[in-house]
Amino acid sequence: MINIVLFGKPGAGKGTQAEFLKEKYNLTHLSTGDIFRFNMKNNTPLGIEAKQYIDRGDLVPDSLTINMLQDEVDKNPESAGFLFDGFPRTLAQADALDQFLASKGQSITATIALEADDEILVKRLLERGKTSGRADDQDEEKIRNRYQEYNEKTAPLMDYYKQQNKFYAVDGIGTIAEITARLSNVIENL
Ligand SMILES: Nc1ncnc2c1ncn2[C@@H]1O[C@H](COP(=O)(O)OP(=O)(O)O)[C@@H](O)[C@H]1O
Repeated sequence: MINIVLFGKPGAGKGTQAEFLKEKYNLTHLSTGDIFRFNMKNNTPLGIEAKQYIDRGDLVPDSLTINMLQDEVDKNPESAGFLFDGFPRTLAQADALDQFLASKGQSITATIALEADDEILVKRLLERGKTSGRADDQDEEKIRNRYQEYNEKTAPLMDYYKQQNKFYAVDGIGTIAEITARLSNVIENL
């Protein structure tokens, strides 16, 4: 069983790469962003609660996010492994994930970061905002706020996983296929 965390700033291409990797390695893809958006679209209590944070470009509170993620893992007991995309995003989430997996006799195998420059990513998100319909992609101020959230709360996770010898990084600039190949190279050498 392998459990991979796909790590990277907003717009780094985690969702795009996850689509390829989940097929290639038979992993269950769990994207917290996608799950929140599904709940917002369907006006569930979770979606309504999360929307106020997401629309501002703030992180959703840990308790809500952690419970949601654990429910999704529990819904897939037969899974051969998970690809976590957009989770964990805070140290509290990383700790909760480690404890939760340990309670099932499992652990994170590796965290792989997609690296890219902020200015390239902001441009990508504004482009995506033209077609995605995502309110958080259409306003440069909200996008900048997401980067601030990333720098303050998510970037420290790199050290968290480095200390566990589980951190790998690949260059996130290139064609989709090139980047999939870089990620596959890491996974196959684990
Ligand atoms: N693990 C998480 N913890 C808190 N908030 C989250 C988490 N994952 C997603 N979100 C919320 O959903 C939004 C969109 O997530 P995602 O689609 O992964 O975004 P991005 O394109 O910014 O990487 C985030 O800006 C945040 O508000």
